[in-house]
Amino acid sequence: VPVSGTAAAPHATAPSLSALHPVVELAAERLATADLVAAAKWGTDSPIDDPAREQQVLDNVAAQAQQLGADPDEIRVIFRDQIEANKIVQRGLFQRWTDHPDDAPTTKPDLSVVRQEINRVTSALVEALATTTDDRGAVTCRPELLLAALQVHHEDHLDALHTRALARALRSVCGS
Ligand SMILES: O=C(O)C(=O)C[C@]1(C(=O)O)C=C[C@@H](O)C=C1
Repeated sequence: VPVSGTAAAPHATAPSLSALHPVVELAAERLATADLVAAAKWGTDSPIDDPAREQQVLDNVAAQAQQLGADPDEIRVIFRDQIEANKIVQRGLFQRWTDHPDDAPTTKPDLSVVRQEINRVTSALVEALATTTDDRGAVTCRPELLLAALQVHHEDHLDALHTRALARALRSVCGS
């Protein structure tokens, strides 16, 4: 039996991926931006909660969903979860950096640049959600989602904080 994966072809011997793998991968990618957002806000007056920006994100995803023929309300609900999950990571990091100041970031990314990255991942995630509408409505959605989450957890080496946030982010993917 070959040892699974090499640097050149990491997925050569990996099992086939769930249809929902791209959704989970992009949700994890969006959560990875929370580290940058937290670093941008740490030590500034910018609060973790920014209701105006949240409204903008939700309105944008609803409009994009409409264009793609997906249900805007369903996409909105899923993105409320993405935002909550993002805040779980930001709060967790603020707590960590308060408790262990040596772990606090020493460089401060520009929040507006980080938000451009968030917009890019957000848009890709809406597309992935729109193309998996049938999978997300199927009775197999929950086991497929769990499988994909286990794969992404493994591939991305997620820590406890990001794993907890990912579970929060995926809450409504199969409906509520
Ligand atoms: O853009 C920010 O300031 C973020 O913290 C990111 C984000 C999001 O997930 O899109 C999360 C929390 C804020 O309330 C607004 C938006």
